[in-house]
Amino acid sequence: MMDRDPLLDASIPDDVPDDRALRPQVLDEFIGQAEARANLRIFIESARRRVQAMDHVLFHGPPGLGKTTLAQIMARELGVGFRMTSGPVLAKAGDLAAILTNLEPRDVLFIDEIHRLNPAVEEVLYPALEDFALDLVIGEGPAARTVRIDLQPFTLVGATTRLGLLTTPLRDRFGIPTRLEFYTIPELHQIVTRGARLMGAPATDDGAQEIARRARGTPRIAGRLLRRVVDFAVVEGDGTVTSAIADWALTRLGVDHLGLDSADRRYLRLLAENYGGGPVGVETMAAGLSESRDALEEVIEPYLLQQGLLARTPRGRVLAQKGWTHLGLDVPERDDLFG
Ligand SMILES: Nc1ncnc2c1ncn2[C@@H]1O[C@H](COP(=O)(O)OP(=O)(O)OP(=O)(O)O)[C@@H](O)[C@H]1O
Ligand SMILES: [Mg+2]
Repeated sequence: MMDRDPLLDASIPDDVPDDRALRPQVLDEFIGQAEARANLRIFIESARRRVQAMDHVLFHGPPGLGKTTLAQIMARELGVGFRMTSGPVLAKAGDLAAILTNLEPRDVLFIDEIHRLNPAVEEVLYPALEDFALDLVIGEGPAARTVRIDLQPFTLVGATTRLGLLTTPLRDRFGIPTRLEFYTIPELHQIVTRGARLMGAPATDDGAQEIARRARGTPRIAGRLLRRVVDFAVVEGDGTVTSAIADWALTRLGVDHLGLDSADRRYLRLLAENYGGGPVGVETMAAGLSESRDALEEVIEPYLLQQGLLARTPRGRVLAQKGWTHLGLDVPERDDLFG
């Protein structure tokens, strides 16, 4: 495995009290994702006025952007109960059936990593989503028969980092598919400022900016970097998150000005130094870095692409001009590279 810095790996959840304290509780506190938020507000309000279960929602996008947070907010704003589980946890059809039969009317059921549902469990979900019903098979062999049980109407909120791995029938059953995007630096700035205030270590404008710039468009990483910077500010400074403290702490932790860590730089350098900037197939990159293709495509590449350091072409990955510059290398004179 690549020695990926856990500090910058948004796919590792944080389970610390500070993290729970920073989690926005209502839609108004949730920063960013303006379009998704505006739409959800309307769908929630409509479901409330009609006293009906809101339509099923699918959140997809890179890890750490707020899928779980939004699902919890939805339940709170709808004024209903919240049940949470995940694809890999639901091993047998009966596990899901047990949860479904215990839901109260209009509850939100959150299934994280829904692309990892076992097919037998997924089968149970189809009639549940469409007709709020459970088809149970009673008995075995020729004597087996199906009994349909009615369920309370409920809202499924599915979350996935891998939309492409969802089966089409499952995907089609979500009335509200919602893509979450990387956050802008001004949005992350607001998130850091709010977080610092909640942690009792106020951030200056520049201090928040320094962390926001290095948070890879991801609130989970912003929160994590903030916690580390606050440690340094409390012990080495006067408890204020300034840009000097933030820069010093983050540089010490190996996080550069764009938020890249050693694994990202290794990726860019391999592309530049061994392959002249590409194009290189993703399998070749994976082999060169002793990493799985999935890890590259899910964790490393999305941010490099979003930052314009890397480009994806039909012939493979290409190091963009900004990638060369970031490595401190001259852009080679090749017209086939960017043309
Ligand atoms: N808009 C936001 N404003 C402030 N903090 C946020 C926001 N969105 C997410 N966070 C914080 O970021 C962290 C990650 O959020 P969350 O757990 O909801 O991400 P996720 O998308 O469910 O990630 P994963 O895909 O890994 O499950 C949490 O600590 C949460 O408090
Ligand atoms: Mg989550």
